[in-house]
Amino acid sequence: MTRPPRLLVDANIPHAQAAFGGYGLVRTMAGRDITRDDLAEVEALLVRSVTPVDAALIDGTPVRFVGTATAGIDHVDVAALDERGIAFASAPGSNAASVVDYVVAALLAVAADRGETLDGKTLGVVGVGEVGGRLVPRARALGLRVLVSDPPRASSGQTDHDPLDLDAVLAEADVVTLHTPLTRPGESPWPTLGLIDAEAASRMKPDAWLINAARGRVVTSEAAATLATSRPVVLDVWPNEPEPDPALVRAATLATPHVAGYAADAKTRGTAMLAAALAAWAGGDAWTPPAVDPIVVDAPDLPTETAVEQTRWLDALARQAYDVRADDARFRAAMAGGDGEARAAAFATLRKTYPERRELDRFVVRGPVPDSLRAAVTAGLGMDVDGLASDRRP
Ligand SMILES: NC(=O)c1ccc[n+]([C@@H]2O[C@H](COP(=O)([O-])OP(=O)(O)OC[C@H]3O[C@@H](n4cnc5c(N)ncnc54)[C@H](O)[C@@H]3O)[C@@H](O)[C@H]2O)c1
Ligand SMILES: O=C(O)[C@H](O)[C@H](O)COP(=O)(O)O
Repeated sequence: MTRPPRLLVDANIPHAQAAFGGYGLVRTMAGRDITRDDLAEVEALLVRSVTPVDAALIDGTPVRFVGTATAGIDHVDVAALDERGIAFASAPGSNAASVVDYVVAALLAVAADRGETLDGKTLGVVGVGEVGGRLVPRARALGLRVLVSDPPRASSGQTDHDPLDLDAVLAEADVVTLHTPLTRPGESPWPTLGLIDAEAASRMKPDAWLINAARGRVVTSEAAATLATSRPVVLDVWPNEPEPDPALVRAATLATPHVAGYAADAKTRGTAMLAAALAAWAGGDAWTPPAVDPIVVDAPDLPTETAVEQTRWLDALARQAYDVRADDARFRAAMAGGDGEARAAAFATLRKTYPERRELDRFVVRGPVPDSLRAAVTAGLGMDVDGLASDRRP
C-alpha cells in the first residue's frame, strides 16, 4: 500500500485541516521552527512569511509543492524552486483589503489624536499593486489628494494612476505610505531595500508622516529613527523582525507587530488561494471558506460641523471595527521589557494570539450617517450604510 502524501503547514495558517486534509496527512508547526529534518517525508510545504524557503531547506527532501499564504514572497527563493521543478504558489492580494484598512485606521487615528483633518492632505502612495491600488480610491473618498509612484508599473504602462518619480512624491506628500515588495539590488531595476534612507527621508516635507506596512527593510533603521523624532511615523514592519529595536518602537507614533494584513478574512482568503493552487496541482476540489455574517457598528453620536470633527467622527466609527490603537498598546507593552530573546518570543506570541479582526467591508452601520460623510463611510471605510436602513431612527 502506498502511503498518503504528507503536508507540513505553518500553525498560523487557519483552517489547515479543512482546506488541505483532503490531500494527505496534515502536520502543523511554528513557521520559524521549520527545518530540513521536518521535511524528511513532506511533499507539500505550506508556509507564511517567517519561513525562509531556499535550496538549503528543501534539497534532499521529497517536497514537490511549496505554497506561501502571503502576498510578499521575499522569504522564498523562487528561482531555486523553479530549477528543481518544484511547484510554487502564493496568495497575491489575499490581505490587501486588510492592509488598506490598517492604513485608513492609522491615518484617522493619527489625525484625530493630533486634532487635524485628513481633508486636503496629500497622500503619497509608493507602490500601487494590490494594496496601493486599492488604497488610492479609499484615500480619495476620505478627502485626501493622492500622488503615486510605481516605476515598474509606469515602465510597462500598467497603471492608470499617473505615476510620478519617488522624488516628486516625497517633495509634495503630507503623508508617505509604502506598499512595495522588498527587493534587493540585482532582483529588480528598482530595488526597494533601503528605499527610504536618510537621504530620501531628508527630501520629505519637514512634517510629513511616514507609514510602513510593507517590509521593514524598505526603510533604513536610521531613517525611521530620525523621522520619528519630528513627525508621526507608523510602523507595522521592522528592519529586524522578530526583534524590533525597542527604542524605535517607543519613538513610533503607532507601532504594531506586522499585523496589518491579519484580518481573519484575509488569512482565510490566503488559505483558500493555496487550497485552490494545490487543487490545480494535485487534482481535487478546492476548499470553500465558511460564509460570515455582517457585523453591526453604531454611527457615533458626535458633532460633524467642522472638518476636524468629521475626522474624529470617522475615527470613532472605524475604531469600533478595527482599533489600531489597541494593537499598538499591546505591542508597546510587550516590547517594554526583557532581553532580545524575550521580545522576539513576545513578537511571535502577539501574532499567534492576534484577536479576531474583520475587514471593514464586513460592517454595516446602524444609526444616522450625515450626508456629508456618506461617501467617506462607504467608499473610504468600505462600510455598508444601507443594510440596516429599516432599523434607522429618524
Ligand atoms: N504588513 C503586512 O501585513 C503586509 C501584508 C501584505 C503585504 N505586505 C507587503 O506589502 C508588499 C506590497 O503588497 P501588494 O499586495 O500590494 O504587492 P503587489 O506586488 O501587488 O504590489 C507591489 C507594487 O509595488 C511596485 N514596486 C516595486 N518596486 C517599486 C519601487 N521601487 N518603487 C515603487 N513601487 C514599486 C510594484 O510594481 C507593484 O505595483 C508585499 O510585497 C509585502 O511585502 C505586508
Ligand atoms: O506579505 C504578506 O502577506 C504579509 O506580510 C503577511 O501578512 C505577514 O504575515 P505572516 O506571513 O508573517 O504571518
